[in-house]
Amino acid sequence: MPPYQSEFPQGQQGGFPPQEQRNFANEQGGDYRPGSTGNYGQGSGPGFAGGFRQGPGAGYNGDAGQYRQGPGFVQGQNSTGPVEGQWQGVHPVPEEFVKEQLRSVLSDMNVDVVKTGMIPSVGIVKVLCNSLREFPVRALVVDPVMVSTSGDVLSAPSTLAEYRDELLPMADIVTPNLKEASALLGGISLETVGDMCSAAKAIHSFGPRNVLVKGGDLPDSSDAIDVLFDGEQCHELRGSRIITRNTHGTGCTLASCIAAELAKGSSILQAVWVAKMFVESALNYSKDIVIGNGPQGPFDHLFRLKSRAYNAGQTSRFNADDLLLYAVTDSRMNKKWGRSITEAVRACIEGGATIVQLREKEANTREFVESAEACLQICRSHGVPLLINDRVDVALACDADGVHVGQSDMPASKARELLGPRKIVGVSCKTPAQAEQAWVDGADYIGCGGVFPTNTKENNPTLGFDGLKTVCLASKLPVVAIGGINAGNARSVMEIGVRNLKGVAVVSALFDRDCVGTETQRLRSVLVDVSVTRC
Ligand SMILES: Cc1ncc(COP(=O)(O)OP(=O)(O)O)c(N)n1
Ligand SMILES: Cc1ncsc1CCOP(=O)(O)O
Ligand SMILES: [Mg+2]
Repeated sequence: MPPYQSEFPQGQQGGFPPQEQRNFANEQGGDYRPGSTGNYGQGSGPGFAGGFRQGPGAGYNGDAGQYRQGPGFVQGQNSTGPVEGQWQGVHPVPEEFVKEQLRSVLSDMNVDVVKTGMIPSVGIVKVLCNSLREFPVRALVVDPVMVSTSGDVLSAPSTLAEYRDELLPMADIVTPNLKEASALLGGISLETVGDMCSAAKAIHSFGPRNVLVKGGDLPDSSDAIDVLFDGEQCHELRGSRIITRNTHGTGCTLASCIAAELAKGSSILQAVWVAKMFVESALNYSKDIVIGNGPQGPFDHLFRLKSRAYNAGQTSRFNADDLLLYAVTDSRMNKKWGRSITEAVRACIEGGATIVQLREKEANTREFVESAEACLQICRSHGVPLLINDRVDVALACDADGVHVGQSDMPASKARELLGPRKIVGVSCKTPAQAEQAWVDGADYIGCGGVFPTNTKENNPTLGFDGLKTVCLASKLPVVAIGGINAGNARSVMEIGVRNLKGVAVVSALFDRDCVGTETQRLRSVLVDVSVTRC
């Protein structure tokens, strides 16, 4: 017999009568009380992102009521739950079994990100922390589901303490709502954005790398304001407040979406921003849906499949696949071959470049802005992002799609601050430490090289395949390789065997040539061929 079969007799996994609910609450000790988790909904147990997702608690798609399962427990609930402050049933999963579930997944698959929701007992928090120590993942998102809308503390004090002392220090981001933030800080009152900032800083001192305090319950606020503290800066993220009863599960969705974006390679700030926009759009799409008799209904997570309007209006910011064929211009080379910057950019795009960087080391500021504006028109008309090398001021002046900065340029964190969350920031990195810093600074991708010797950039050390691979393995962000790459060696670069190496950035193999279009096509066909074999 499988080890835990006897624990789950048929038909017992949901729909507990009220008496048994109370027993469960008592079993947990302390003042654990089943109830709703309020404005931002709830999720149970850990979920996984990055090639694997488990149970409705783990994804964008959960939470229309009925039964939900995460490794922590099985619960039954519907839209009336929050009125009564009761779930219809909760069935805790034994700690040993949670441990086995975690081992089963973490030992087998390359899990990039784990997201936790409600964790019902100290024991399960311990099991989770031990499992994550044994099988470290790239990022941990902790949604500290512990306080209901009505203010009920759903976690026993001992669970709360375990959360704070064991789980939070392991988290890359923790996402409390106002009441959870208050509970974590001993019940202080949080009423303003300033209070949220102070709370985020105080929770940060427990050890998580980032704290997102969600302001859905902020009194007298016409916007939906969340505050992200990254250890240095408090980012105030403003969105539209959607007036609707269908807010059940927004917190769970937000945290799951953050996890999914992190697994795709986004930085924390980007992931939070995308998740916030996702939740806002989903709420807006679903605001008039009527499902269930209770006061708080579910919302529709699949709105993008159903409504073109939500896709059409979307300015998609950064797609790591755009790094495939990254054309980096060089004014000297273009001058040598008698072509203008706009001719060069048009030719490389027509040849198949997927992103363009203007690297104009000799242009004065006026010339740079003017040529950037002209190139931007060409890029926009082809749907190809245009980045500016080094010069954040030029990027701002012409509203380019972003910048690429190196280790001696403006720090990526400053570039991000100046450009805001919607622009692309790339950073040159030669070491794992630089790659980690780029992620912390809110970059979208890193450029790594020179892979081969190059004459295009003076005094640039060559990393070789080993150096490139080391940086890729350490990087949480997607990587583009650069330095001496051409159609003859691009395949060998792309086949070093790392998932987050997304493409090659090339200067002379495209622009120090007679026909930019032909050279770009040649490189493109190699890369497309490699992508097919890598799939
Ligand atoms: C995609 C990409 N990767 C690396 C670099 C190099 O940037 P940096 O180190 O700042 O050197 P310069 O290009 O400014 O000389 C890049 N430009 N693009
Ligand atoms: C800008 C830069 N950064 C690292 S290597 C390099 C030059 C790449 O040029 P090329 O593709 O001609 O080798
Ligand atoms: Mg630079």
